[in-house]
Amino acid sequence: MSSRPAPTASTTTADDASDRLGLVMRGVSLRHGNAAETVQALDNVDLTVRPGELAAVVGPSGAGKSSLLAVAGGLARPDQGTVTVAGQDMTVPSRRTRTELRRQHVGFVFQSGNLLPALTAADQVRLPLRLGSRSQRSGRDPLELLADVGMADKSDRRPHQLSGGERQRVGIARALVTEPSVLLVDEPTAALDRARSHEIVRLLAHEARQRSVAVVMVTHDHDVLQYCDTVYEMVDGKLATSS
Ligand SMILES: Nc1ncnc2c1ncn2[C@@H]1O[C@H](COP(=O)(O)OP(=O)(O)OP(=O)(O)O)[C@@H](O)[C@H]1O
Repeated sequence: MSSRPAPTASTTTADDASDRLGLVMRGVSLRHGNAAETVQALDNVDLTVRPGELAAVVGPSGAGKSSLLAVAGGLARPDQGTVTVAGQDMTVPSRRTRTELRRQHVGFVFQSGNLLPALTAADQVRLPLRLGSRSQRSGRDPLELLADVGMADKSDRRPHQLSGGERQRVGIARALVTEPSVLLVDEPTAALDRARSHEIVRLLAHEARQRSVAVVMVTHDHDVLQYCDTVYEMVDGKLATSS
């Protein structure tokens, strides 16, 4: 773990300029369901993840971890609280505005890479630039990024020609190509063996620091927490720093 003083879920109060470039959540609550049955998925969550920091979120099934990522990325609007990414308000009512903010500032990495079967690794990484607005088309060079994640010699392969760890590397490169401020990572090692899991989380920590990206990683894999700057535990929608 780094020696940098880590923020805590409960004690971080003042936001400095550097915080605002990452992810800041304050007093965030989210309920799912209807009048008959509601679930408090997030309960007054405070979280600051600074540029260059890899924060892990662990916790039992149903604790609210996916809900946290959904709200952080503007996929869901909280009932209460504020969420900013790179200083931008991710809770605005307009879904279209949130989508645009997400495309500009947020990258997602999923369990098994979530690659499109027909595309080569290089085309997977190019895709977000092609889909994005004009301002995003000048993101990182996809082939350079693939080289950074150790996939230079496999850029013309399709997902079925790659191992699980290699698919995950392509997924990470794809998420970084638009130069996001925040990377939201959901169980990146779920489909990997121990050695590959360590490689992938080390890569995430490296990319976070190298590119000054604030990374939030949900994981059940306690074995990889050693690479994280901060570890939070989520229980019943509440977030606390892990001891
Ligand atoms: N769309 C929904 N409608 C109703 N309840 C929901 C909905 N989505 C999630 N929930 C509930 O909200 C709570 C938090 O769910 P969430 O998916 O965020 O948990 P999690 O920690 O990611 O779980 P897991 O580790 O199993 O993926 C759970 O009780 C879940 O059943």
